[in-house]
Amino acid sequence: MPLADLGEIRLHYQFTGPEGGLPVVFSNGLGTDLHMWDPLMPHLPPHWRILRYDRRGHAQSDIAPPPYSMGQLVRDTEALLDHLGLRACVFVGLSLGGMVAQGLAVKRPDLIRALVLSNTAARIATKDIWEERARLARAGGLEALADASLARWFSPAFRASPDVAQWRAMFVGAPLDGWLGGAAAIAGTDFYTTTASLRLPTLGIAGDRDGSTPPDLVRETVDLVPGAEFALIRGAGHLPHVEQPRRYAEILTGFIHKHGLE
Ligand SMILES: O=C(O)CC1=CCC(=O)O1
Repeated sequence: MPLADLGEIRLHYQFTGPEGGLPVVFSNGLGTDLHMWDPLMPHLPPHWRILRYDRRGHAQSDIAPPPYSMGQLVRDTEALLDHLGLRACVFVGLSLGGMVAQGLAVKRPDLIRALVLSNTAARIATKDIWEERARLARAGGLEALADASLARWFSPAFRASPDVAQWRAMFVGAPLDGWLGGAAAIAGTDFYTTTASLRLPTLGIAGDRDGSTPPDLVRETVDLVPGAEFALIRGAGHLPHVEQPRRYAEILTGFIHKHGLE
């Protein structure tokens, strides 16, 4: 179990693919761990050097007490990439991971060569909404948020399938402190101004059944970056790489090839 000791925090990470391959970093959303990306992995080129990691408060990373700030989550990721000696990565961030991606790309352009903003935005929901969700979670645990969260995460068809059970288990099994910490970071973040200063190849991905970051919201953020591209996955919710991994991989590899990144 590789753990990076970054001084302030230890983060769990996992590499797949050969050293020297195109570095591609995947950063996941709230209430998930790095296994969130499992369904996508078989569809990605085997020669990419893929890094996945658990944010503070999740899975085998240190469970730091909440609240977290977005600055802290960006610093954690920055420290992890520095620790592992990664530079000029393609950074794929989904939801909260996409917010970290925006913050890191502004702060450390040397670390990120191209950005994939998946099911994310410069600002997600409102402070009041996150405070109400946090109140429910403190009172009833993550179980109290599970039904509503899964309704935002997945299309009705996927929710009716037996596959949804493992995602519910991941969500309710996440440490409450990690969820509260991440939610506080999202609630305090508005990246509209800083993201508009980005100048790098950028792709936005959205799902037309996404109840957390609907396509128009994703597009509004992605359009802040001149020349950015946008792809809509139909029939998928907030985690389109789970519902349609092949399509998601096609979009991602198409973007990487189009920009001559490998
Ligand atoms: O709406 C949700 O619960 C999903 C979500 C929003 C930000 C994030 O990372 O996940």
